[in-house]
Amino acid sequence: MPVRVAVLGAAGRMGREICRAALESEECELAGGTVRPGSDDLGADLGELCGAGRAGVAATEDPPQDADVLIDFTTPEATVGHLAYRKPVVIGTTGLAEDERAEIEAAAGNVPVVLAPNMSVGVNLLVEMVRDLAARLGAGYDIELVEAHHRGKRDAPSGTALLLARAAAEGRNRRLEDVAVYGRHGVAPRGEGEIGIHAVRGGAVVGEHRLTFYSEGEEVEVTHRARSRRTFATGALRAAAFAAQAEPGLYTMQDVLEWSGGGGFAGDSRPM
Ligand SMILES: NC(=O)C1=CN([C@@H]2O[C@H](COP(=O)(O)OP(=O)(O)OC[C@H]3O[C@@H](n4cnc5c(N)ncnc54)[C@H](OP(=O)(O)O)[C@@H]3O)[C@@H](O)[C@H]2O)C=CC1
Ligand SMILES: O=C(O)C1=N[C@H](C(=O)O)C[C@H](O)C1
Repeated sequence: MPVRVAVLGAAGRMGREICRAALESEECELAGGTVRPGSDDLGADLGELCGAGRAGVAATEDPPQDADVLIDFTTPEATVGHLAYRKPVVIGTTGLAEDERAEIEAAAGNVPVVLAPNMSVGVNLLVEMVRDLAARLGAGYDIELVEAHHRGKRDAPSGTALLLARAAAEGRNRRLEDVAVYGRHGVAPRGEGEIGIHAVRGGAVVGEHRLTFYSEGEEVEVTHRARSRRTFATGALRAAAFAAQAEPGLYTMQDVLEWSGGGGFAGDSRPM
């Protein structure tokens, strides 16, 4: 039986991509999708909204009762409000404040919650690599991370930048909060052990992250470029299939990817 998903924020950039992916999926079925209360898109056909042709499923204010899993790519405020639905949920929303994350963690006591700032296979493999590289290269290498996104992105730095930078800090047994420096301006010499994090915004960039380890003699660089939002949408559907069978708890994409096939992933083009 396909997992019945409802997409919260169905009219957004990611919402539309996830609706399209769900309509093409064999493992998931598009049960519904929500738009902001009062939105002009209320009642619109979700298939037409995402450019896939008529689907016979309307955009609503609340998800349908019979949805198995909610997929939420909205805003931090909306995401926290959606916890009241008390349904298994996949959360891709970034820019969460500490108290908002705490509310999500509390909700995960009652339902399965997959929370991941980046649902692509590649980034989630890079997290492990970055932690390992930071540990093995050691403190003699300066770490700088540059991310770039489209002009419409609301939060900076990106959730993925923070995820990768945290992994680098963990590799050195440091807390990101103690070593992160966000941009530099004026007199700003590099402090020992700093992790520099820089955000670029422009045009239609889907998402790029470049983390470099600099020593005096060499540079080691890892880069991820998302070429299409489909890579995140496919990951979100895979996470929904995971959440549909999981016990209550807070999960990451690492949990999802292990469950759905482990390390040798067939890639994000694998049909769902
Ligand atoms: N984890 C991952 O892999 C990825 C995460 N993201 C994150 O996902 C989030 C969304 O990104 P993106 O799609 O580009 O942003 P958009 O602004 O395009 O989409 C967000 C949508 O949420 C809608 N919305 C806001 N409040 C509500 C509500 N209460 N109920 C229903 N819908 C609501 C907005 O409606 P309106 O426009 O009317 O306000 C908008 O359509 C961001 O936090 C982004 O960083 C993005 C890509 C990948
Ligand atoms: O807003 C986006 O577009 C993206 N947001 C996520 C983030 O903040 O890391 C993931 C991806 O980079 C695209």
